[in-house]
Amino acid sequence: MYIQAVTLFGEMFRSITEHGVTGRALQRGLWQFDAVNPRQFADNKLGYIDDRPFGGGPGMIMMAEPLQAAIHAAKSQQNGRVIYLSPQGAPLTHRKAAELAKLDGLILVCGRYEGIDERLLTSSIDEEISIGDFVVSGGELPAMMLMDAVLRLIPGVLGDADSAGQDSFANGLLDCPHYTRPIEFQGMAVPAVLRSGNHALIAEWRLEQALRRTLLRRPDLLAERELTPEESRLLRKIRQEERD
Ligand SMILES: CN1CCN(C(=O)c2nonc2N)CC1
Repeated sequence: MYIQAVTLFGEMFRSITEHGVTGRALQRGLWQFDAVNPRQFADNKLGYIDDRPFGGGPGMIMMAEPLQAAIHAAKSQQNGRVIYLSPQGAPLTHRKAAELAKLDGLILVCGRYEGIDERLLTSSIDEEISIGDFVVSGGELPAMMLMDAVLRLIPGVLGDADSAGQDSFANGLLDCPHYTRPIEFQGMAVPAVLRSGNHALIAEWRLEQALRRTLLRRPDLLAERELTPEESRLLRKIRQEERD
């Protein structure tokens, strides 16, 4: 996958291009990254890429022309989907990340200041995506969160091919609890079933714990999900236990 970020702060992306599973995957050629700075496309000597909002109001707005020129430069390198990170976008979900992971490329437009000229959204953006109902200083951190969520779904990026499949939301449920050594920590022991060696029992326990956690913390996810007969049986058991 080829990912380009249209950003004033390309250096920020070193946190995922030079570290962790995403950094190793880049080194292994599983994806490529370039930053495109709209300031190099400013049509003034001082490189202005923002201006005051028409109609007044606080802050500055990023001008359409330098951003459009930067997007065109990115599109000269690939035909990726152009995504603007914005609180006004559709929520980033596992389902959306899985959809994006199938594409050959992404062009992620990272706004700063109070936002970008609306006409750029109309002329050059394919899709707006939000990482949550809150506001951060710019689109770079949301872009990196989207990149990380997408890249971990690309075959080979995660060391253990099963890891992504066990992530929360991968199967529509929250993840089950996890334990490692020591067996006892501050008087709390690892559940005996996890040390039983009985893989069928362990799988059933993990599914029950994921269902219980989802029911208690995110019942909305269960409302959207078709349950298997085993999941229905376990959920009936959990609901009965919660009532007792
Ligand atoms: C102009 N800039 C404002 C701040 N911003 C976000 O808060 C954001 N992006 O994606 N999800 C979000 N929430 C990005 C765009």
